[in-house]
Amino acid sequence: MSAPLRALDRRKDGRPAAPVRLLHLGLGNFFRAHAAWYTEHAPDAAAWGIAAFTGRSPAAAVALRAQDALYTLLVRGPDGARPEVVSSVSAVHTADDLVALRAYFASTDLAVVTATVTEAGYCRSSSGDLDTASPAVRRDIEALAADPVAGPVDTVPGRVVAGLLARRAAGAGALAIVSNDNLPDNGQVMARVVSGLAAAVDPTLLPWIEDSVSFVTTVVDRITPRTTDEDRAEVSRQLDVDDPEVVPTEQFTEWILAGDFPNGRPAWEGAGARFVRDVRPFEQRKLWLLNGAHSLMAYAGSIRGHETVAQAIGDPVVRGWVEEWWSCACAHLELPAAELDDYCTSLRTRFGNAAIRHLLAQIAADGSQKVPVRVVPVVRAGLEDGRVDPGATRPVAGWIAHLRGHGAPVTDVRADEVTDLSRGTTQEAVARVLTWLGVADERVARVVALQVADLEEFPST
Ligand SMILES: NC(=O)c1ccc[n+]([C@@H]2O[C@H](COP(=O)([O-])OP(=O)(O)OC[C@H]3O[C@@H](n4cnc5c(N)ncnc54)[C@H](O)[C@@H]3O)[C@@H](O)[C@H]2O)c1
Ligand SMILES: O=P(O)(O)OC[C@@H](O)[C@@H](O)[C@H](O)[C@H](O)CO
Repeated sequence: MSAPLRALDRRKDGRPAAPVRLLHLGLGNFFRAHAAWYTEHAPDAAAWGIAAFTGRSPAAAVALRAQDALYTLLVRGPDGARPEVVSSVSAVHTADDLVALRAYFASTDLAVVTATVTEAGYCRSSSGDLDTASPAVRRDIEALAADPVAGPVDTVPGRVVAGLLARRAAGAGALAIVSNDNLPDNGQVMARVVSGLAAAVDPTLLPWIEDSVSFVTTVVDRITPRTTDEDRAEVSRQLDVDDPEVVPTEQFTEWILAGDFPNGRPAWEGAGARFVRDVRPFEQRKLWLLNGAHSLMAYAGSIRGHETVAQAIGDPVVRGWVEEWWSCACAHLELPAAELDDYCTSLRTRFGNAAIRHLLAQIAADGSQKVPVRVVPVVRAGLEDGRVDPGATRPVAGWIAHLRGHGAPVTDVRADEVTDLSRGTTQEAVARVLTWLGVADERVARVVALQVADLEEFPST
């Protein structure tokens, strides 16, 4: 039988856990494959410990605490799987540990707050502002207005505002907040919802936020699926330790950041992160080419009976749809054609990596938050040029067919609203969804209706 992970030398070089200067919200797989990995590999890692909080379920914090916050990253490339024990997380907490959250925020040591809480975690309405109609948001506003020091909060914007209130009260100074979620202008998304909640709780916090908080925008990339038993077995075989918290990931990784860090940051560039003035060209490239193609495969590929990305891209029909999508999207990207070609070449290899078992059903989740930012801008850009490109509209058709019960099951933070839109005849469903997406256009509707009908003819599995 394998030994528990904590029995393996506590820290690689025997050093104690680093002092906490970073706080992370959303202790999921992606954080552990990405921001925690960059921190582990920063040349000044010994000075930068992370305190990480779960987003909702306490499970990850409970399991990681039992192994001293250590976990194995299993890098799965075409040449095999390479395990690495990561030790940059110094402390783990469940989401409800608000005493600890406020104490970290109140400390002058804290320099950076990062977040990977999914697109839905930002609690936005369709306008992009804080969704003040959401009962959870309302509860947080009322709780913090009644008791800014100890009021119980549940949402991400609520937790950040609770932390900032504690920081202002302690006079702990400026810090940076870094969103690492797959959203365009993710720094501004975070700034809008945090400011929206702060304004509703205590408007005097707004000028303090303006002076003291830097919202950093990022592009993040590393395909990181859910953990399987095979990942755990591989680590046990190679390291002879039992780590239920293994995180599988690919070799490729990218982190591009724009913004200030008023209280310092780890030297992440030493691990390969890039600091730029404007992330936009990289952001569109990544969200449209990678995530857009992912969503297309998640909907249209699962309708064709595929379970994983590698299976879907191996199907010549799906592969053809992905190629069409790329050629439509590339036509509207600002980067040089050779750079885009290289990017698509690398995506063909990354998607085809069968060692990564990336479930289409995982990618399909929360389409209401994803389709508007990964797909619709390409459809709109085509329309602005007077064109309707079937290659660009197919992911929308796939999403509509998915909402109508085909392919991967619907799991969506707005499931009731969007499945309601998709009821009735194909034409009715298409018209309603396109209006909801802000691309109501008769020519688009005709093309999408044909594509939905085509997809729905595929026998369900
Ligand atoms: N997995 C990837 O390949 C990948 C790559 C790039 C970016 N990302 C970004 O990271 C996010 C998380 O991905 P993951 O693979 O870590 O997923 P995960 O399911 O492993 O973890 C998600 C984390 O977010 C928390 N969370 C979920 N919904 C929340 C909510 N409504 N409020 C607060 N917290 C919430 C969960 O509790 C969990 O801690 C993605 O949604 C995406 O924006 C992921
Ligand atoms: O993580 P999500 O749910 O935003 O999207 C699913 C995938 O498209 C995404 O995780 C990609 O694998 C990732 O963005 C690659 O860097």
